[in-house]
Amino acid sequence: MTSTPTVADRQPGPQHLIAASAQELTKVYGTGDTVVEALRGVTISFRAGEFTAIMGPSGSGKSTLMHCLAGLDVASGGRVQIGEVDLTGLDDKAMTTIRRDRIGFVFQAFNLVPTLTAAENITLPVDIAGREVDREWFDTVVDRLGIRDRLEHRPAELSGGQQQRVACARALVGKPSIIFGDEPTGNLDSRSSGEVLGILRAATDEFGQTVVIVTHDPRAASYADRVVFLADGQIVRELQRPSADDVFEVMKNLDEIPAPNGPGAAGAGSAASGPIDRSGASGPIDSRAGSGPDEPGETPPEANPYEVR
Ligand SMILES: Nc1ncnc2c1ncn2[C@@H]1O[C@H](COP(=O)(O)OP(=O)(O)OP(=O)(O)O)[C@@H](O)[C@H]1O
Repeated sequence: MTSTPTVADRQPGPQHLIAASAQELTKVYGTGDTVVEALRGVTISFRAGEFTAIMGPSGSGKSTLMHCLAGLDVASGGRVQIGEVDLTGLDDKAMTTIRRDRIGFVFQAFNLVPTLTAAENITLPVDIAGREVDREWFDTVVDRLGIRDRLEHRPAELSGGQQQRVACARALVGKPSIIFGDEPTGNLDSRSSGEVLGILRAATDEFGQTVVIVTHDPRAASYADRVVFLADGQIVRELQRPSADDVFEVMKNLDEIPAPNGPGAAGAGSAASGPIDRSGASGPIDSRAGSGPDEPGETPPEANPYEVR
């Protein structure tokens, strides 16, 4: 890990501003006998400059929530806002513009463009938007992620971990106000996981971006300011600045926590405190710790979330 960058014109965002929110979000798949209620009234806010990890058992609705928040899927009910913009009712073009200008994606499903070099992939969203690449920030990101010597390579010439780091750089370089990551460290070894999580942490602490990731890994979650637990399509628990052990304990017992509208419900916001490693530099990160990643959820409806169709 290289030393912490200092860029004078980027300061952490005001914590009281809300970067994204969902109100009473519902998502129903299928009809009749095959109906699945993937989200059952999820209300959540993400403060500007905050790093949130979403955890929960397989099938609890994590990917569905993330796709709805990121404008990749349309909710059945409720509202999603990115900044001050209500996504409800936006047409495809407006939705894609919001995604391109405001959101960074680190999703397994959004592979790199095979015919472009790593550098070209990284700047693609900014290029599509017709904006200038901030070269200083570009250099900071690629150095921090350790991919400078791979910039002229095409994806097929990169390892899986290097490809994932390029995808992470692509999400960061346009300086979107919010970055969504679905298992952003899922394919990475310990060292690469630490690099990706360290730069996501820096994106919030030093550059005021907002980060929301889905992860199965308690150690990855321990980089977050808060961890939100989903079970059966509802938020059942929240931890503030937890240690990996705090997260692991909740995960272990998650099936026993009643949903909020059930009897004896555990309210969201119950906090456990613990040390948090915010450096991204100390100690190896085992990206497969805890329950390992399961099958990815539904592939989002389009291959390039940045491109206006
Ligand atoms: N396109 C779809 N059609 C029908 N059901 C779906 C669809 N996508 C997701 N589901 C269902 O919605 C529920 C939530 O799925 P989701 O992928 O959001 O869970 P998850 O918590 O991300 O799971 P995992 O950790 O396994 O990726 C599951 O029961 C899943 O089977």
